[in-house]
Amino acid sequence: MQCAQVGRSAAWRALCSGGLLRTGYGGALAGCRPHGSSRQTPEEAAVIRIPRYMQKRVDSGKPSPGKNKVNTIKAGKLLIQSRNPELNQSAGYVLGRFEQPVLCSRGWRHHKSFGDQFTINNVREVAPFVLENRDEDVEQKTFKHLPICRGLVEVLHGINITRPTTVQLQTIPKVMRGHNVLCAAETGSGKTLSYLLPVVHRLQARKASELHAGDRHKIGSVILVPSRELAEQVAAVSRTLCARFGLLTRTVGGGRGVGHIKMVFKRDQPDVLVATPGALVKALRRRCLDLSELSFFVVDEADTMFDPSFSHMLEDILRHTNIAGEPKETQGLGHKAQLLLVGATFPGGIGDVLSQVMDLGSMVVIKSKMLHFLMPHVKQTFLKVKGADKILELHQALKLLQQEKGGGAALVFCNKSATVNWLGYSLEEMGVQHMRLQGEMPAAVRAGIFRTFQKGTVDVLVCTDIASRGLDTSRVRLVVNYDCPESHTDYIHRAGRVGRAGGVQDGEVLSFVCHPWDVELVQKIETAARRRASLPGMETDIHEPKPTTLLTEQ
Ligand SMILES: Nc1ncnc2c1ncn2[C@@H]1O[C@H](COP(=O)(O)OP(=O)(O)OP(=O)(O)O)[C@@H](O)[C@H]1O
Repeated sequence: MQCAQVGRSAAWRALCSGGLLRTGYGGALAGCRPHGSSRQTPEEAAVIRIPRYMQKRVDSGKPSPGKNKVNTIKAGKLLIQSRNPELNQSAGYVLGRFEQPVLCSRGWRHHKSFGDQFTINNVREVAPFVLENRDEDVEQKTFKHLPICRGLVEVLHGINITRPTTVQLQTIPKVMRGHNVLCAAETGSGKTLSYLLPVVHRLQARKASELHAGDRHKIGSVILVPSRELAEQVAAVSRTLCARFGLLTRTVGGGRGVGHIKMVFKRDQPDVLVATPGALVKALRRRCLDLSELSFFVVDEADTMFDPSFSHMLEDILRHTNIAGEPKETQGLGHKAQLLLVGATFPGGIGDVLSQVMDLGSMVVIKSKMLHFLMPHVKQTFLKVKGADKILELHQALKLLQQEKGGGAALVFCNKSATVNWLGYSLEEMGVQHMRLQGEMPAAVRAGIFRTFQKGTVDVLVCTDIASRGLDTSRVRLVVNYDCPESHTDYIHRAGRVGRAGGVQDGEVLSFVCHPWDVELVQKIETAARRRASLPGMETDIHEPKPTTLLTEQ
């Protein structure tokens, strides 16, 4: 350490010219004045201790290593919080277009990084799809302002739903006008009601006219979903809405055999049928149901349905339905069905797949602003951890949730059914009460597990991605990615189990990053967070409605 007695302004200039102040050292050095120096005039001498290596650097005129580093820290709340404070980023800092962010996860492929972590903090208290409702133009909007019958508004009030979310405000009027609609909006934004309200409204009106005409009853609406759990959930919402109008909702799911499918259609045909693709194809092949009077064909979680594992079934089903090309074809005798495609993720390339089976040009596309963005109202932590330590970290996180954060439910996601089983046994040994849900369970065992979890019988559900799609987990407070998700789409859906409309508000996501191949995904998520951009590779090729379409409607 060199000890120099210099004029303060000279030292200040020297340090500035060495670039030291910009690296953050400046504050520390400037504060290093002798006790009582506050009474000195600026030109009075002050003792400043300068480390030898710094003095050399100043003398040689070399720039400090951090000279070009961008200072991403401003006053106010932090967006990215790291163990290394230099890598923090303030919520108020916006990265330039060509600025490369320095990532906390940059060295995470190295074994020495185990134990490191960073957090993407929640910078908003409330979800954007709820907050935007307070915007001036929609300030006064309630369900009464939407073109649905009073009976439905009263049912909604009965279940404490009074103000529509943004996606409901945008979607319901378009569906009511008879358009084929593609609705792409973030998880938990209330998409189910966006399509169910117009469906039930139209079916109750149709039922009233049929009663007078004495028509034979046929299926009015088919809702296609990828899993039995989601079918049960959508059917439960539909039953709540339909009960008042005497409309019938039924579900048909796979894994229960043809006998069960025949039983479903033996008596009356339901007004609303919620089905999984496999079961619906079986029912159509055995001529159990008649879709000739169909008013709505809804495909929920549409991107999964156009996945190769489902797409051939979907094409088969679409051959049995008569989809309208324009709104006027949905009215009157011999009407055709409206097509509604709904989902929270529409990754790149989906447009091509969709256009092979339908005329995308005839669809009105409703795309939310935050589609494929990280949720700004949910805190998301990434922890680099050794495989052997994951179980201890999980135990710790669950304990923290129950003992210090006031309790709540947790979803623990694994990539494989075998991991769900293994983790289940380990948690059992640790005395953690939980339930398991994975796709390899027999249908009879699987039935009802999710409903039991939703009711609050148990607080921890260990599951695979079958619980990540569409399931409403309003009481979940913590999502743990025990295994890092394999894609951005999976991350969006898993994380989307918290921060939902009408759900607990301080939801959190904790992801364990273990393998080197997990790191790329984490780095892309961190980059998207720092840039406040949508996740890469998710640039959807579906488009918002053309202005001409909107003008003709208004
Ligand atoms: N207008 C509203 N006000 C308050 N809560 C609402 C409103 N609309 C829906 N909800 C509630 O929000 C929760 C999430 O709704 P829903 O399951 O429809 O979301 P989603 O957009 O389909 O999510 P995902 O993409 O995960 O399927 C449900 O519990 C629902 O009851």
